[in-house]
Parts: sequence; structure tokens; C-alpha cells
Amino acid sequence: MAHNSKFIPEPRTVAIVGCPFSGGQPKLGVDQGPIHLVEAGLIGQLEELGWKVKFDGHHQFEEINAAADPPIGILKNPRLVSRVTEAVAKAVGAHAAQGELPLTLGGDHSLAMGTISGTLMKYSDACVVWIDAHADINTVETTGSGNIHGMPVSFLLGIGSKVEEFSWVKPLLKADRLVYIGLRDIDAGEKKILRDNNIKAFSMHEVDKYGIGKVVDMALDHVNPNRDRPIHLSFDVDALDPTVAPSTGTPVRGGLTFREGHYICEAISETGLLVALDIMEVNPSLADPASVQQTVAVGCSLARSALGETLL
Ligand SMILES: NC(=[NH2+])NCCC[C@H](N)C(=O)O
Ligand SMILES: [Mn+2]
Ligand SMILES: [Mn+2]
Repeated sequence: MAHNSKFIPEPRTVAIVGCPFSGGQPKLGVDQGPIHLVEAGLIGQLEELGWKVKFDGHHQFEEINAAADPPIGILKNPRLVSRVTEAVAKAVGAHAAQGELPLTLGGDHSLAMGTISGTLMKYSDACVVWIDAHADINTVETTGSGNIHGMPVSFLLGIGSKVEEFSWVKPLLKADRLVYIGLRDIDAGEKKILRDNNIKAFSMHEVDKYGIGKVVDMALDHVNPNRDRPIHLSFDVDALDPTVAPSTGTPVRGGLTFREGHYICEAISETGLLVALDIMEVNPSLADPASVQQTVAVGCSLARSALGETLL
């Protein structure tokens, strides 16, 4: 393996947390993302890189019963999303506690409420690098869609009015420990939240202006100036241009190239500080079979780059 890992002890173990879950948004099929990623050979690919891979099947969220789950305000499936993400927080937290690196496969991005909560249980000083076309920082007050995959960051930061159902989410993430790369579709209410909370974000405008190398340096300088804090990387594949990752629920043109996306993962791997990784929003039921295969392959290769695959 190419890089030293400062927080993950030998033998370096990655724990796959497969999350077939779509309740944070309305499009069916995103729950099949993790199954496709594993079937594409992800586990063997990570073993090839020298990781010990733990995977004992995808989580079975069907056991989580939220049959009566009427909207709270306009939030859709609130009880289901709350219970599933709480279970994910426990699973990710338990892997992290054992010194393993949890790789969570989505599923929609509401899951990050769980994954980041889990990371912060073990590493209270962790920072979050969020790669996305969207900021996913709507609050109860600002969400227009009621889709909770557009809201997890506000819950983690503790901004917006509280929803009793989500009281398990502790606002442990500080605004200066969060940085975005790839943004290009931000709701008006979200823009105000980013400004009011001084949240650092590198949109596609900054990627164009400075180039991805400089953007990643600046992003890490902001959240991790001494390069000593654990990093949680949450990667929504819709950060990539739709020509690169077409099979996703909310594609937005003008996104990261294949190389820009992989460069981010490679640069974070080089720091040796990665402690958790999310690959989110792969939806194999959207687009034609070739596009699905392409998107799933990109999801796997992003994970490999973040876990140490190098070009040379
Ligand atoms: N994880 C995602 N793909 N999020 C898309 C969010 C879109 C929009 N901002 C919303 O709140 O509904
Ligand atoms: Mn997105
Ligand atoms: Mn997202």
C-alpha cells in the first residue's frame, strides 16, 4: 500500500458498511447502489491494495419498522431516516472504535448523518471533506423538497430548529471543521446558511479558477492546517459531471472531471489521515446499462484512490 495511515493500525482493515437505503429522497433504486458496488468486485480490489476487508453482508434496514411515518412538517420519511441513520452511526462508530476504517456505500446522502456521527464518536477532532454538487445543508425552515438527503449537514452542525425525532443526532460537527468541493446547485436558503456560518466551500468556479490541486490544498489548509486531524471524506458521486457518473438521482451539469474526482481522493489518501469514507448516491436504476456500469466502476475507483491506489 502506498501511504502510511496515521490513525488506522496494522493490519489495516476497511469495514464495508453496505447501506441499501433510499428513504432520504424519492427515487427508487439508489438502495441498489451498494449491492452493485460490491458485485463489481470492490472487496477484491481493496484486498489487492493490501487492505484486510471486513464485510458481513449489507445492512437489513427492512427490520426497521416505520410503517406509520407521516411527514413531519414537509420532511419525508422522518422516522425511517432517523432510525436507519442512527443504526448506521452505531455501526460506523463501532468499526471506528476497533481501529477499522468504515467505508459506507450508499444509498442516499442522508446516511451521512449516521456516518459522520459515528466518526465523531471515536474522533471528536475529525474534519469533514464533503464532495458534492449540493451542500445538503437545508434546515427544516429552508428545505423546499422535504427530502432529508438535502439536509444531513444542518443536523450535524445543529443549525435550524430541532426535530424531536432526530434528537439522537448530537451537533458535534463545528462549522470550521467542514469544507466542500464541487458545489454548483445550492438553494437560496443554503447560500445564506453557508455565508452566515462562515462555511468554507470551493464551488466549481474555484475549481476552474485555481485548479483542483490548489483547491484541495486550500480546503485542507482550512480544516486541517497542521495535517494532524482525522479526515472523514463524504463523496456524493453527483459531484462528478453527469458524463462521468450519469446514474445518480440529482445530476447537475458542469461537474468534476474523472481525474478531478480521483485527484481529491488520491490527495486525501496521501495525507495518511483518512479515517472514514462514504461513497453515496449511486443509483443503478437510472440511465442505460452502459451508464450504470460506468457509474458503478467510478464509485469503485474513487474508493480505491481514497484507500491508496496510485497511478505509478
Ligand atoms: N444528496 C443529494 N443529492 N442532495 C440533493 C439535494 C437537492 C436540494 N438541495 C434539496 O434540498 O432537495
Ligand atoms: Mn449531491
Ligand atoms: Mn449529497
